[in-house]
Amino acid sequence: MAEQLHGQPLLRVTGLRKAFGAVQATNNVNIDVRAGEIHALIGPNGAGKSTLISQICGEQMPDSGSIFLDGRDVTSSAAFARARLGLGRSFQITELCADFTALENVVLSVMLRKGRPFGCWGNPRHDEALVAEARTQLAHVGLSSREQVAVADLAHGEKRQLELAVALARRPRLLLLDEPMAGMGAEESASMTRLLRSMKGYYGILLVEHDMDAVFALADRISVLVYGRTIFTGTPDEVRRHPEVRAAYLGEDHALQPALAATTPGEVHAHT
Ligand SMILES: Nc1ncnc2c1ncn2[C@@H]1O[C@H](COP(=O)(O)OP(=O)(O)OP(=O)(O)O)[C@@H](O)[C@H]1O
Repeated sequence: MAEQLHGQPLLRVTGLRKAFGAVQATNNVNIDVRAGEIHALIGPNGAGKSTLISQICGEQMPDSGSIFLDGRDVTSSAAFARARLGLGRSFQITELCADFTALENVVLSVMLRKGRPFGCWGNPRHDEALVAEARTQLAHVGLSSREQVAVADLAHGEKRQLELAVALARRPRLLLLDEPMAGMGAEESASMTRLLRSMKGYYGILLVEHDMDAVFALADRISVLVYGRTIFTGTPDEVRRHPEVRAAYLGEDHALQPALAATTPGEVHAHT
C-alpha cells in the first residue's frame, strides 16, 4: 500500500486553464492523484471545482494545460477513451434508470463495460455471470438487501450508494466523486464516509465535497482551489495550519471552520 501511494500518479493535471468569457474558471490548476489515495479538492463556491472535474472527464476541453492518466496524455481524448483507460465518475442520480431496480442498474453498467449491446443475447436478468457481478458491486456499497427495489423508491443516500456501485461496475482505477454527500443528512453522510473509507487503497479517488468533516476524516491529501488556482496541496494537518487557506475560508465558508479549528484528525470525525 505504501508503495502504491508513492508510485507514479494515476492522474496528473498541469497548468490547466479554462475561461468562460471574462471568468477564469480554472487558472493554472496543478494536481495529482496517486494510486490508492483519497485526494480531496476543496474550495469556496465558484472556485472552479466542477469545471476542473468536467475537464478531467473530457466533458469540457481546457484552453491550455495538460491532463495525464497513468502517464498518458489524454488532454485531447474523448470522454469514452478516458473511461476505457480506467477513469470513472460517480453518476448523477438523474442518470440512474428510475424505473429499474438497483440490481438492474448495476447489470446495465456491467454490460456497458463489457461492450454488450442491449436487447441482444436474451434477457440480461437471466445471465448468471452478469447478475453475480452486479450483486458483488451492490454488496460492496451495502445495498444487497435493496437489490430488488426500484430506484424511484430508494432513499436519497441509497441512490448515492447505487451511483457508486454503477461507477464501480465499470472497474475504474481512478474515481472522480463530485459531492457524494450532497443533500444527505448526518446519518447518511456518516454511512457514505464509512463506505468511502472502506474503498481506500483500492482506487485513486479525487473527491470534491463541501462536507468538511467528511473531507478531513477521509483525505490523505487535500488541494485547495480559490478563484481557479490551486493555492495549496498538503495533508489535512498541513491544510489546517496553512495561513492562506484559513484566510480564503474565514468568513466565506463556515463549514470549514470547525475542521480548521481541530488539531488532530480524530477531532473532526463527526462522521465515523
Ligand atoms: N458554462 C459556464 N458558462 C459560464 N460560466 C461558467 C460556466 N461554468 C462555470 N462558470 C463559472 O466559472 C466559475 C467556476 O464555476 P464552478 O461551477 O466550476 O465552481 P465550483 O467550485 O464547482 O462551485 P460550487 O462549489 O458552487 O459548485 C464560476 O464563476 C462560474 O460562474
